[in-house]
Amino acid sequence: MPHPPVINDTTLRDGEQTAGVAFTVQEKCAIAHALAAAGVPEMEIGIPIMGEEEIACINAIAAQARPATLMVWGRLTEADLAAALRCDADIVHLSISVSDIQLQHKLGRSRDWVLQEIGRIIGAAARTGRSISFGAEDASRADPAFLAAAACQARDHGARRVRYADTLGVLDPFSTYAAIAGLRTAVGNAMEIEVHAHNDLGLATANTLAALRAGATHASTTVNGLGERAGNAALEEVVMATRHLQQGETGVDTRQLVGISQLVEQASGRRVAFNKSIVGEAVFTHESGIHVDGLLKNAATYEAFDPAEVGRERRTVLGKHSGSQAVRHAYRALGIALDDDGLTRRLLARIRHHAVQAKRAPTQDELHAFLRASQQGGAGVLAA
Ligand SMILES: CC(=O)SCCNC(=O)CCNC(=O)[C@H](O)C(C)(C)COP(=O)(O)OP(=O)(O)OC[C@H]1O[C@@H](n2cnc3c(N)ncnc32)[C@H](O)[C@@H]1OP(=O)(O)O
Ligand SMILES: O=C(O)CCC(=O)C(=O)O
Repeated sequence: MPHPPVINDTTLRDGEQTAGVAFTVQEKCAIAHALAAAGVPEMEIGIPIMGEEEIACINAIAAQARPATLMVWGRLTEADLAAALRCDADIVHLSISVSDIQLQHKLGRSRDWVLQEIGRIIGAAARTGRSISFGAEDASRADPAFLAAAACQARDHGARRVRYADTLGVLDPFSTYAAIAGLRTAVGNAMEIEVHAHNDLGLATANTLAALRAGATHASTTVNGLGERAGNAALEEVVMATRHLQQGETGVDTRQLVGISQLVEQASGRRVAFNKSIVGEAVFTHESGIHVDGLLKNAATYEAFDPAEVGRERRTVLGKHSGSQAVRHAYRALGIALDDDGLTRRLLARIRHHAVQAKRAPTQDELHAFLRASQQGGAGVLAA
């Protein structure tokens, strides 16, 4: 990767567009503050044309979120631009559909009209002296030649950035790479390209990484992958995958990702799945005998990265898939050394039976009870 990617976190804009989610001003300020404190360099914080309350909220967030660079979202209209200019935002982002299907059926407009509007409104926006970003909505379903023409028109009228939106999440990493490489060739090296990937097919993070490899400079993310429908590329995934797969650093303090995830989980009312990568409750918990045996010998045998990188610890639990090493390990933690293979096997059988009946790991008291029941005259047990 030629340069580290710049994260533009849009939890407070696209994240809040998750159906049923609505943050209070206080929640938005707290999220923005936490993101900025963790080193997230950019945030998209609202939609000024929504009205006075939204503008006041954006300005309240702005007071909390610096030194992050702050962006507001608008349609490519004079009214949206005027509303955006009332906000304490560093970047005004103005967006228009570029796919024929949206132009025809949503806007009832032609490609020529889009190019004209880009010239007129991006030009006016740039003359205000603000930094301007051009949003190409539904870029992934657009004719690449028209997308390139629109992006170049925006660049030529003063936009510093084009956001390539895979609005419906219909790309895979191969098509993303090709699309962004083509756009990079079309707009040249000076223009920033932001990838905005949706997760309808579960590929948002993969597509974001592909875009960064192909020449995108910025990546839209949301905490916990919130966002329209199946959501956006998750902040925590893009940050950690950039480090581990692309040898890049985003500048985000990875030990703060879990706290931020919990903050957004609470404010959004959207539970994080137990197996959600990076931040899910169970993603550093191991049960399978072969894995636990390997982990006890060297954690790198079964961990993609050290959980301490995100301020977490590995856990091993006993269950249906445990092996004898895990049983010995669990009893060692209770101060009991098992040196009899037969006893260890009998305990394993009890633990497996328990796991199927109770559908959970045994408690410490239960482990003691299993031991008493499995002992034959105390043989096989030593004080650890
Ligand atoms: C892919 C994305 O995530 S884009 C961002 C989407 N986010 C949101 O919609 C959340 C915030 N939205 C809102 O608060 C409202 O929809 C508003 C304030 C933007 C607009 O509200 P309303 O004026 O009541 O319009 P409404 O939402 O019913 O319809 C959208 C209008 O915007 C037009 N429009 C949609 N996108 C664009 C665009 N990029 N440029 C210009 N006009 C657009 C539509 O054609 C429609 O206009 P019409 O009523 O003349 O047909
Ligand atoms: O800014 C843009 O154009 C992208 C809007 C968006 O959220 C999307 O297309 O998914």
